[in-house]
Amino acid sequence: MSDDSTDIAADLRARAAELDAADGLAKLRERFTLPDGVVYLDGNSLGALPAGVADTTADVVARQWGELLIRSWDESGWWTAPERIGDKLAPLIGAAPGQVVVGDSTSVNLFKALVGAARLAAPGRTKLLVDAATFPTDGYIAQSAARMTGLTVVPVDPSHAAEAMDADTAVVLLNHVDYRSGRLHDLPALTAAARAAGAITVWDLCHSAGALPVGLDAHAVDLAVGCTYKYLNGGPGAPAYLYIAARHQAGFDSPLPGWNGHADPFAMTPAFEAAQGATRGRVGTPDILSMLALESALDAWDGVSVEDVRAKSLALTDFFLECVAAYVPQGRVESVTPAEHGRRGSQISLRTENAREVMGELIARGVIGDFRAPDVLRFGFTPLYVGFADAERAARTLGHIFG
Ligand SMILES: Cc1ncc(COP(=O)(O)O)c(C=O)c1O
Ligand SMILES: Nc1ccccc1C(=O)C[C@H](N)C(=O)O
Repeated sequence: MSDDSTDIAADLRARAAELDAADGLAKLRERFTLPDGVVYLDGNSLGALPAGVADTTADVVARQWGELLIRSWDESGWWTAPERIGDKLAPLIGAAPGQVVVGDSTSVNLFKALVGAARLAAPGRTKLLVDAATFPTDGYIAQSAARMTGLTVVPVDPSHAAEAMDADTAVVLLNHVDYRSGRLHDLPALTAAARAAGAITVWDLCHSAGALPVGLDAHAVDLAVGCTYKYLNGGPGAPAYLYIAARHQAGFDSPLPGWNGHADPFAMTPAFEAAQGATRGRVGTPDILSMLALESALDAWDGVSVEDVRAKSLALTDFFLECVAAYVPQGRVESVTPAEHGRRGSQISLRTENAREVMGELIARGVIGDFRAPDVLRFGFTPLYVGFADAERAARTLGHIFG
């Protein structure tokens, strides 16, 4: 290294140390179990392990299942877990109690939400608008839901979605944050535009819940889904959730009316009668082991405000971009994540040549992010357990790879 670059590195490391020392959320890292020596920037794919989950899971298996057996459905609160945990995560997405039910995968909840939305929409409307850059599962499920309900999928760039909404639009499916670019879409404005056009909105919150304020109730979103294994740290394959705004619950007609969504499941009647509230979004028997692991994982949020998390997330991503500019030779990477705070989620995506190999090299050097085809290095910043020194080390390591 030249003297100049040594000075730059010393300066950035000192700045990182100052920022970490002043960070009111830094202590939260103790709520997680992370391996030493690793910079983990992939919490937007699989969140880290919260400290209490291993013990809770052991208790659920050994005592609740092993000893209490079938009694646990009542005595250990298994039966009501989907609603209880829905209410526990609801504040993180700006939802009042009674509107969020946990269970199934995001894909399955998308299916329920989209067909449910089509059935709520005013008759005669023909279009299902879908984010053209969406994570693939949303597009696949939307195609199938459209075929089943007689709608036609119209792909739209979310920045122009409002202009595409008209009197033929039945349903609008958008991502709050784009998984590849990290672009944050304007949920308040797009929801308002859909409402003005008389359409029903379905938001995919996978990349925003737990990273930034969502405000589902405040912005009068109709339906939303999301996963819990990214910023909510629920664990691999943790159950997803479905939000059904209170005003739509009576009219929500699930395309998967399983016995768990019945008004009186144990009456075992031949005819389906939907339960009241978000419970009608349930399908079959909940995955209790994963679900109770998620419940324990959400304790990591005790006393934490999403607004503070957002402020730190923006500071982290700003600092990472500054470090990348300082360490990586000009022209080798290009950020595809908007610089503007109002349009940025909690990740930085850098386009580069040979991105797959570059990410492999970063991981080999202890900096874990991920690669998204065709040419994106993705770095997720999870403010509960990532600090400024992590951002500096990640950028410096990237610089060494190109250096
Ligand atoms: C935006 C988005 N939607 C949906 C999913 C996945 O859905 P599922 O939980 O069904 O795998 C992901 C990531 O896996 C995602 O990023
Ligand atoms: N569920 C997974 C299982 C295995 C590997 C990745 C995922 C992801 O969640 C990917 C994520 N949705 C993404 O934005 O790329």
